[in-house]
Amino acid sequence: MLLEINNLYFSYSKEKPLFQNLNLRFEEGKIIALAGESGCGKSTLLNLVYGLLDWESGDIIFDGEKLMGPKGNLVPGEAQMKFVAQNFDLMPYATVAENVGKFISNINLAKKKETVAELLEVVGLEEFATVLPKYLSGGQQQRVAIARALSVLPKLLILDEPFSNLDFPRKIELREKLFRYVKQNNISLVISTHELQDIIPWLDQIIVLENGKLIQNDNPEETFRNPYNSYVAKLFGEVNIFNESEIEDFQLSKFSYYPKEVKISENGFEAEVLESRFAGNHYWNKVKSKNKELVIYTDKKIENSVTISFV
Ligand SMILES: Nc1ncnc2c1ncn2[C@@H]1O[C@H](COP(=O)(O)OP(=O)(O)OP(=O)(O)O)[C@@H](O)[C@H]1O
Repeated sequence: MLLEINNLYFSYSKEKPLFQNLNLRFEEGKIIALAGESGCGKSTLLNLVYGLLDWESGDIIFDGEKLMGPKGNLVPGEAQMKFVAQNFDLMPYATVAENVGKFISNINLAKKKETVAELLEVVGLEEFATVLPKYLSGGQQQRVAIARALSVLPKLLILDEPFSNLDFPRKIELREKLFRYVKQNNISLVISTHELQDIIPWLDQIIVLENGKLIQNDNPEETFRNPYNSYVAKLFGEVNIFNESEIEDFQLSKFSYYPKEVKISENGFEAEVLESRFAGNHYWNKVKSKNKELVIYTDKKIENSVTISFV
């Protein structure tokens, strides 16, 4: 086991503890998402693991060794781990390439140059090698910090919301290159996020926190198909949530249906079409059936009334 968190107790204030008896396991070589809405404790947990915050009780065991937190380290942070937080801590008077090469030994300069070039390619910043960080956008600076963290091939890489400052095409590009790189180099990766949709294909495990509590810890397919509650279901994007009487009305087998899981069919429930809008890959529709408004996606525009069923 790469990382074990046992009975962890942590609070910022006495009245309201954030983590009480938190238990978690991270296997080696996996890509793990730490998910949950803003304020649920993701950044705090990452800071605790990396050794930037002291906890009250419990153990954090990394690669078989009990961690001591800030009091155990002269230099902040654990060796063998790298953490890219939401502030990137770049050297302002050094170029992008120098920043990326900061932790790489100068003994073999040709090899260093090659590694820096490879890492700049992974994060899509080849053209910015000679630029100073102040001329980069927030998202670009964050990618420099990610490349620098990768350069030491840490056992565990921790990324706090790495895609939050990126536009969609950049996110898609970085996602694929980064995840491929960490898998190829057997780096374990923990990445915090408040939405899972765009990274699901690459994840081995999803850990969901709600108000500091661990509420689900499964593989992506299980989490998607059987979310523990509506909070988990919503992390995957737009979703229709049903209360108990609605579940009975529609004779449903679960409480949440994604828009793609509600289909237009020959037999089923009558539904009035309230809106039908072009949304790129599909039409986004709002329909009403048995007094319940539902969002469904269809290939074609729909109007008037339709018959729907749940799959
Ligand atoms: N330095 C601090 N002092 C007191 N309370 C804090 C501090 N940092 C965070 N908190 C509180 O702890 C809780 C967890 O915050 P945290 O930043 O870990 O959440 P998060 O899930 O990472 O959120 P986000 O996605 O917005 O970064 C929140 O209620 C927050 O207000």
